[in-house]
Amino acid sequence: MAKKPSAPNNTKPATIHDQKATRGNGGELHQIAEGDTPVLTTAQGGPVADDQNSLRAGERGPTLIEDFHFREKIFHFDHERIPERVVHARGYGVHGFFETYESLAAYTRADLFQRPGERTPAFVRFSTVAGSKGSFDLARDVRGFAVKIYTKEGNWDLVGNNIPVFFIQDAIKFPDVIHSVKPEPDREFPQAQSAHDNFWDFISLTPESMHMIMWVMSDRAIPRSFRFMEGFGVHTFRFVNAKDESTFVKFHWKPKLGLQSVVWNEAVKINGADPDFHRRDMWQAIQSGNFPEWDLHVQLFDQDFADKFDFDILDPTKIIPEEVLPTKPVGRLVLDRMPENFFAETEQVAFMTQNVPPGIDFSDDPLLQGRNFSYLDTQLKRLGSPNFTHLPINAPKCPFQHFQQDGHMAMRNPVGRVNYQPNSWGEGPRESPMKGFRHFPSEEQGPKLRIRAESFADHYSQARQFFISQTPPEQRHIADALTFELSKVETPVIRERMVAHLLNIDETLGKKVGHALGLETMPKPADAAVATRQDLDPSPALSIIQRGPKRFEGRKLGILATDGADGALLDALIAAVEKEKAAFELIAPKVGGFTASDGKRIAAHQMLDGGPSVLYDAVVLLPSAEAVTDLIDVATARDFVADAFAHCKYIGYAGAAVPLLERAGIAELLDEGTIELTDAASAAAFLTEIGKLRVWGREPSVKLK
Ligand code: HEM
Repeated sequence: MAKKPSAPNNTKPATIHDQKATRGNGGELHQIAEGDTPVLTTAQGGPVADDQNSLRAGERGPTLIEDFHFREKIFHFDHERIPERVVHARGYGVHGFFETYESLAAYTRADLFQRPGERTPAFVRFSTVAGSKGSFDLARDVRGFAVKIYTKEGNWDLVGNNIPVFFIQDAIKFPDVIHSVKPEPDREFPQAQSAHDNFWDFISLTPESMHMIMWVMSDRAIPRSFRFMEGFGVHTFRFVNAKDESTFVKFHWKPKLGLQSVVWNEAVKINGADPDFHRRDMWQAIQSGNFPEWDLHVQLFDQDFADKFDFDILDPTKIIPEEVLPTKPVGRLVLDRMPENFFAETEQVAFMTQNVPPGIDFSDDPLLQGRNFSYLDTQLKRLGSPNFTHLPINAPKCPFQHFQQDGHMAMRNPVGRVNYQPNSWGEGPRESPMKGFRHFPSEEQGPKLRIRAESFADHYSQARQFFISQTPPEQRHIADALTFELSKVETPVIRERMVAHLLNIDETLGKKVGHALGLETMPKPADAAVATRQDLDPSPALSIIQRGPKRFEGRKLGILATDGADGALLDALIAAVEKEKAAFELIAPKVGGFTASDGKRIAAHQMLDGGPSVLYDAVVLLPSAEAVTDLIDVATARDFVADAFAHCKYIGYAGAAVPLLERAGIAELLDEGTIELTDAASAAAFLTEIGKLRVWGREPSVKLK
């Protein structure tokens, strides 16, 4: 029998620990607007009385279609999603500014490069390429480094990557390379991974990708932080000055905190422990006021240099080594503010290579030319209306006037009678041959052809140059990465084909990977359009390890502590970390914290299970002699130590931690990277020492693959 309806929802006061609320008829909680608390409304502004219950016929009856609040709320929720980016779907944006160091008027009339010390607002989005929006941060992948600078003459988007070359030479191959790396279409896996047949099948049939492959298999593809990576505009662009003279330019972002990557075994574990590792790192840096900075460097050259350079400056699979053409710092990028809303800013930001202010122009690089079509095209699909420039994150910050109008979601519309030009009303904006963008009048001629220039045909020489520029640990990592990736390829002939390419790059590398894959016979080197040059000098600038930081600044120390931990030593360590402008986290058996030897109760940042050592750049073991007897039986405590050691990290330890070192199997292996801490002086010395970040000499004995 139907229950008798009770009159409007009767509520009674309820207290849930610290929260005062009211309880409704069915036991549900209501928080009621009182005092200055704003009243909840519908999107139309109508005040809402009850947001916990839909309108129904009778207490237990069906929901009524008359319930406009319910319908509006569900309707809006149903339409919350927009398509994710077709590439670079997972990303993280940050606001900041660009500051010019010196006037570049001799090279470019771009307004932002005219006045030293002038700051221009900027927004940067870092990303991975292959994974979907919800994938993990430490995928082995290229990182996007897209910069939007809101100049006084319109937005300049430098849509770059953390790798200065690309897989392909012509944009017509972009859908193919991306299809090949994305999950295979019949099975929809693997997610955010290049380790599968389709990718290596395509690559092994695309020799122009070999230079990029060396970079993608290097530590560049597993950066420790967005803050510790370089960015590159990749293509050759042009600067054009007020006299309409052109200078070729390549753009490089160099992080002030130096370069740093993780090792593969660590990356795999970070993805499990904290899939948001990179975005959390950026969030924490900005929130704690440690604003990351990059210098913008340029390589400037003219046509004579381009004609004499060994490779085609229009080929995006080539670099100009810094040792051949030094870079010059021209400004800095500082990131200092998180978006207020991820969707509004990071998700809706629309970068386009075609967004260049007067004074910056394109070269004929066929990849860049294709990109200039693709970005505008994709934004319409992704953002749903040609009015995406009306979104605050995409709108210029300089005055702008045009006659574009209407369309879905038009927020800004022409005022007055005139919406065309020329007009005789004397209203509205007019063109300016002097101030307006003038395309550099390069002379182009030749028959219409579908052809790749012969000057693009050397696919191996710079791949070799990259490889021989790496330190031994970095070369090992490249060989291990190739072996790992190709071991996931199920079709043996694809593995062999790749080894045939590697033999052209470096015979030792090819053989090492071939043996590690268990090839019974080594293939012949691949047929090369142009033989690999053996005479290119190594470029030390290409090595991360040689360009690492000298200090621990900006890095994070993990301190494993228990009840009875040496309070004085802990205080000294924390003081040393802060002096170094580094960060730390305390990891303890219980997140509630521990009581140090001096009786101080200290909250932990992480419980042991949630704070594995892969999340830190170096670790300290600070158990008490009593607590360590329990700790040695805990698998996560042993992993904490064993992983830190295997990943070549510095380990500081109090004497009481020795049983833990023993149980983790490293007591016999202690080296210059395992340092006993006794007092404030040793804590300070430890912080200096760990500026070296890793003990690479340990790696061959650890034999971590
Ligand atoms: C040097 C080569 C390239 C670099 C450095 C590069 C870089 C990037 C970056 C950083 C993003 C993410 C932008 C963001 O954070 O919103 C992106 C997105 C994208 N790229 Fe590229 N890309 C390259 C080549 C290409 C090519 C050849 C095409 C197509 C012909 C292309 C099409 C796209 C598309 C469609 C998006 C999604 C844009 C969006 O939905 O907002 N890219 N690219």
